[in-house]
Amino acid sequence: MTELPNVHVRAEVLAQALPHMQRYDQEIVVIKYGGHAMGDRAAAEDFAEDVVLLEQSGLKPIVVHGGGPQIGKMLDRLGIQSEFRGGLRVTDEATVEVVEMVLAGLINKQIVGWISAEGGRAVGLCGKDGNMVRAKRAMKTVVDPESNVEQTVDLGLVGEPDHVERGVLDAVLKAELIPVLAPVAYGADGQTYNVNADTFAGAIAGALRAKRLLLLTDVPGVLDKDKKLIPELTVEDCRRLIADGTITGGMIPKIETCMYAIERGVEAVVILDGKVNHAVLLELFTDYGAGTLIRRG
Ligand SMILES: Nc1ncnc2c1ncn2[C@@H]1O[C@H](COP(=O)(O)OP(=O)(O)O)[C@@H](O)[C@H]1O
Ligand SMILES: CC(=O)N[C@@H](CCC(=O)OP(=O)(O)O)C(=O)O
Repeated sequence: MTELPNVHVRAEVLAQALPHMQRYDQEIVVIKYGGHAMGDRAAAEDFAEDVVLLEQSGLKPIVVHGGGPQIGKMLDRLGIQSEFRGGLRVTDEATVEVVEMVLAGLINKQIVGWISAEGGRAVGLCGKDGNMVRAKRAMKTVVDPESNVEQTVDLGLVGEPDHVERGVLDAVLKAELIPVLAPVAYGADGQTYNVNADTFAGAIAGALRAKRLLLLTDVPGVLDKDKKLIPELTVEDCRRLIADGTITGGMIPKIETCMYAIERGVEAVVILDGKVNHAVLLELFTDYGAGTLIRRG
């Protein structure tokens, strides 16, 4: 008897999910799972459970994962030096082999395994599979910290998606499988390219006109100069916050991705803390969505 109120609260929470489930029914939601958001085993199980629950509820989730810290560890073990410029890893031939091995191999199959363990059916792919993502060599403009002068830097084998072929994803979704994508792409020149996972997720979300793009990271969302969470931003606000230096480092490619995806028809992007238990479910199926929501304005 004493458990009854608790049971009713649970039923209330489930009932609250109904309008959210209806809103997202049959819609594509792209979820970018960053390397920093991948916590311990329990957190990974929570994430996989959320993804399976979404698919079971009629949504079409597509997972794009990162793995920057995990690539860094493997490069260290192999004694290969690595540096970032403008939030992107300078990538040579030796580095791209490790990137492909860690992302398309280790991490991709780990996530597929977690989803399988929760009773879902996932297919792990990278941008090369089914000619899904073609990339060209990225050129990045960065400010030289010593001279404070803007310069275009050659990042080596870092790719920028220039074409997304949705055929393979449509086939996987039609078969009611969950695509899990590693951000490795092919070039028209036959080269393998290392693509930032946020950028890759934005290209997929844009090409498929996803209803939502969720970027799971290790901070609560976009923070202002006093480190307080900004709940909502327009594309115009984003430009201003980059220009005035509120948004820096790894948050820059994230915000650029948000603006790119919205320009291509994604309704809204949410940046949220992937380390919060069931962050994805809270965001999509409850009234307690956390993080920063970014819309056109
Ligand atoms: N205004 C800001 N709000 C929140 N985080 C910011 C901001 N500016 C810079 N950052 C940095 O961006 C980081 C997130 O980017 P990144 O480390 O690349 O994440 P991920 O590995 O999840 O892709 C945060 O941990 C924080 O250090
Ligand atoms: C070009 C570039 O920087 N690629 C990234 C790809 C992985 C990634 O983006 O992982 P996170 O989402 O965990 O940061 C890298 O080599 O680290």
